[in-house]
Parts: sequence; structure tokens; C-alpha cells
Amino acid sequence: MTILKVDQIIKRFNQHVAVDHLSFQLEEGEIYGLLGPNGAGKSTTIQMIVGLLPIDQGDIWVDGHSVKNAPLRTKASLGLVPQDLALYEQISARDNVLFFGKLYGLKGKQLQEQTDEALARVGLTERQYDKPASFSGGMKRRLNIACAIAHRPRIIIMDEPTVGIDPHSRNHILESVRKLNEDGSTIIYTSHYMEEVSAISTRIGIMNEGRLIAQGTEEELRQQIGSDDKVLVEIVSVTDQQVSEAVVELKRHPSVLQVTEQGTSLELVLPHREESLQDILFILSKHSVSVRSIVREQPSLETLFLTLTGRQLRD
Ligand SMILES: Nc1ncnc2c1ncn2[C@@H]1O[C@H](COP(=O)(O)OP(=O)(O)OP(=O)(O)O)[C@@H](O)[C@H]1O
Repeated sequence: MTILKVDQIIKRFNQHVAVDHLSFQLEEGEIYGLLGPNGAGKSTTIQMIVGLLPIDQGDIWVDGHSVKNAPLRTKASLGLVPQDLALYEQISARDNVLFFGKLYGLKGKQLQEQTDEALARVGLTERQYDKPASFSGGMKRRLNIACAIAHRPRIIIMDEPTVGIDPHSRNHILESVRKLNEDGSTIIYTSHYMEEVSAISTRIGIMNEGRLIAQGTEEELRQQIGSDDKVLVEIVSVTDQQVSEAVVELKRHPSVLQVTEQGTSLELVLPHREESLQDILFILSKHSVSVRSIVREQPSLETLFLTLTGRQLRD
């Protein structure tokens, strides 16, 4: 079931088009990783989804309701974890969550119970009566998440929730994202960290200059781009002559795009997914070249990104 539909939205700041005819949709239960370099338009898109910025053209549909025409209804289904911390430092962690819960209309027993649940989810139950002013950056980020989820939104949007925090808190956040998803929330997750997006997302959208330039699972993205795999072969004690003869024959193989000798190893480039390792091992063995190890590396999300945009994710 489609839970979010972004339909041809445009946002301009003066002459500058920050979001340009952007469309994508999310099925319930997905973790959608939104990747893009600085200024690609990710935060602007998120702000339009949650109703913090007006949409110039197009519309966004949350669970069948228009953000333009039914903003109160759509807001109730959404939880935003903003890029910049939105916390009150001088009241307790619990009071922060209660405050946001009340904004979403929770009260009484339901407010107390869902606040307990949100604090537990981010591992802050023990520290709930302390003020965030005394928290580490990671704990503040976790509290930021608790504030966004106390009203049990169906869609949780996280705008770079792990920027500048320690690895322990980072893992904690990733685990809570997985758990929230398992328990039924659909998630949009933006990050500059490729490994994170790759580890956590069920589908990835790549934005550049206000547009979505590619979308799919990581494997689908690899196939769209048709990137090549690298194969590293570590060889043992053979003569240069044997290696040279093997290299000549490897270069003739139709699936081998490139061969480079580097001391005791060979680096081969093969088309992605083509199963030709058997042939490579056969050629090496024919020339009495013994293999110590063989490793096939797929192109990383980072390489894919660079291929698509010509830019590094972090400028
Ligand atoms: N309030 C604003 N006024 C003018 N220009 C803006 C405003 N907000 C964003 N922009 C511009 O719109 C473009 C998209 O910015 P946005 O913050 O959405 O990108 P982003 O992909 O979220 O980048 P980052 O990863 O750095 O957060 C940028 O060129 C930015 O300078």
C-alpha cells in the first residue's frame, strides 16, 4: 500500500530551483534512504513533506491525504527528526518528550504511556529525569528521536540523525530505526554516510540538483549503472614467465575487461555479476600459477554515486 506519494513538487528560492519536479513514492514498511550531496534538496523536500515549507507546485499525499489541502491530518501521520536538534535544554528529557507529545494532541494516560515507550525505544529511560544540557551529542540525538515518535507516527522522517556522534550512539540509533520499522513504521532516512544508507535501507533514492536521478535497491542501482567488479587475485611463488603467459591469456578472455599486475597480485576488472571466475582460475592453473586468495569487490554505493553525479557525497 502506498503511504507517501511525492508528486511533481517544485520549490524555488528566488531564482534558484531547489526542488525540481520531484516525484517518488513509498510503500508501507519501507526504509527509504535519500542520498545526495550538500544542497541537493533533501532537507527542502523533507520540510515540504512535513508542512514546514509551502509547496510551490505539485502536491504530496500522505496516506491518501493532500499536504496542501489537509495539513493537520497529514502532520498527525508524520514524525520528523530534524537535522538540527530541537530540544529544550533546561527541562528534563521526559518533559521534552511530553511537550512534543502534547503538541500532537496526546494527553492523560496515553501521553504518559507513549512517552515511556518513546524513551525506552531510544534507551533513555534511566536518564529521563536529567536535563539534556548534561547529555552527550549522541544522547541528545536519541532524545530528538524520542520527541518525534511519541505520537506513534506511521511515517518517521530522519534528516541526518547520526551526524557528529560517537559510534555507540550511532549503532543505537540504527538499531532503533530497524526496530521502529519492524514494529510497522515506514522510514525516510537521509544521510551522507553511504555505509549507513546501504546497511539500513530497503530502497535508495539519489538526489542531485533538486531532482531524483536514480532509485532502487542497491543491487538495482548497480545494474542500472552497469558498473564493473574488481577481482583481486593473490598469487604464490611462480616465475615471471608463467605469470606473463597467464596475463596474456586472461586479457584475451571476452569477460575480462582489464588486467593489471601488482607484485604478487593481479587485479582484474569484470562486468558486474558476470560469472567468469571459474574461467580465470582455469587459465591461471593452466599456466601453473597457484592462487592464495581471490576476492571479488562490487562497486560501492560511493562509486555509484560518483558515477551518477560526478560528485563526491561530501564536498
Ligand atoms: N531558506 C532558504 N533560502 C534560500 N535558499 C535555500 C533555503 N533553503 C535551502 N536553500 C537552497 O536550496 C538548495 C537545497 O538545499 P537543501 O538544504 O534542501 O539541500 P540538502 O540536500 O538538504 O543539503 P545538506 O545535505 O547540506 O543538508 C541549496 O542550494 C540551498 O542553498
